[in-house]
Amino acid sequence: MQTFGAFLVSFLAASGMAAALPTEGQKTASIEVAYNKNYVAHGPTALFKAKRKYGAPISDNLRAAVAAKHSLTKRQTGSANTNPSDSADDEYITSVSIGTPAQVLPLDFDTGSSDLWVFSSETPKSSASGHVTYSPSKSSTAKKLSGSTWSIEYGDKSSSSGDVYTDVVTIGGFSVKTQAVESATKVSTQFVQDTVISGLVGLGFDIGNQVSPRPQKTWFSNAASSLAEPLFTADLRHQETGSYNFGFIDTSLAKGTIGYTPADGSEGYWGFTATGYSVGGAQLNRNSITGIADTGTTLLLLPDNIVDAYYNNVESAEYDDSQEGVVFDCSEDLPSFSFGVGGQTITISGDLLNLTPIEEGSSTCFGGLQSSADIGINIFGDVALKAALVVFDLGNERLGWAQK
Ligand SMILES: Cc1noc(C)c1CN(C)Cc1cc2n(n1)CCN(c1cc(N)ncn1)C2
Repeated sequence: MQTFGAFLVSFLAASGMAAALPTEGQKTASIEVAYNKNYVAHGPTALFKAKRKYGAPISDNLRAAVAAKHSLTKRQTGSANTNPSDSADDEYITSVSIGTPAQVLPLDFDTGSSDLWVFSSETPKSSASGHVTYSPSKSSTAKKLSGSTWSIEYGDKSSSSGDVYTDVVTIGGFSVKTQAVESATKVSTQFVQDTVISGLVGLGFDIGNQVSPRPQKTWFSNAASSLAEPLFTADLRHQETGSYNFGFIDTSLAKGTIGYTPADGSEGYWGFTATGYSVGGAQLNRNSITGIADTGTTLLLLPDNIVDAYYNNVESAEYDDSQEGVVFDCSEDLPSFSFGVGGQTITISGDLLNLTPIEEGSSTCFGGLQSSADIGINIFGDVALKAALVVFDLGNERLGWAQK
């Protein structure tokens, strides 16, 4: 007859878990246990299991709460088209429904920030002119989150601020019933002038949310536990319709294999490390680049040494102070730029690296690759993301990249 300790050790050994075997006469043993970090807790389910285990009565309400969760779980997905805002692919516009009846707004999905904010009936009329706005007073499901405010400033010094409502927000057919919708009472000039978007959907990590006194969860964070898989993909395209898919990966959108690498969400961004780079199809070097995957930034922003290594291959390239970036003759055939990630190589073709003429009709063009020196962080923005299908995998805290 085995002692419990011996049984435990043999059970753990059989189940592949480490166990410290007690030596002869020793009366103790210790084991390492790991928690399943992909498990998404559900309170009513835990209560249901405990009551069932000990034979306690289970109310109809509790049964209904558990059924609602588990009957709908693991089947839900969402899919939304996204379109470039202008001929320079400056940003991407996705339609989002807010409130009851639905108010549809064109929003900019931004994996580099974590606030869902909109132009609204509370935005000064002079600022809101030309923008589609959200009116909480016209939504039967809107509730003021009293005492909450928000304020945000982006890398380009644009900013907005205001107060907060909760309402139903539907993206690509998937609804989050009680989403924090941050209503703008103030917006900076960059947003006032950019009438093609009415706000942002932050798809960064919750830690980056700017609501005070209690930070709010992003739409994706609220959706994750009900999605078939806690992930979304970005398929941004040059001058054509792309998509954001939630809860599933449509591998047909990519040519290559998806390579995964750990994502660091500690700063609120989707941080990762590329393992090397090359210009013009040469073999990748082994100079790693740590940066963020940022759908809200137009450009690919990398260290000066890499920017120089690239533009040394572009005859007419020069730094233009007035443009605050590298420009070149639009007639130049630009080399490609490649980076390694998750065991894959992502190659950005030369034409994706020529953003557009610096102004209408000019024969001087602005580079899609620019310096990150004055930012302090490397940013794989839309210019890089357009070359790939990118998987933002919250459940496994990883990023997937596949050549498109
Ligand atoms: C952008 C942009 N580029 O050409 C145009 C036009 C625009 C729109 N622009 C004038 C208005 C604007 C400014 C910002 N956005 N939109 C999007 C959020 N911003 C970010 C996000 C982020 N992750 N990182 C840095 N800033 C700043």
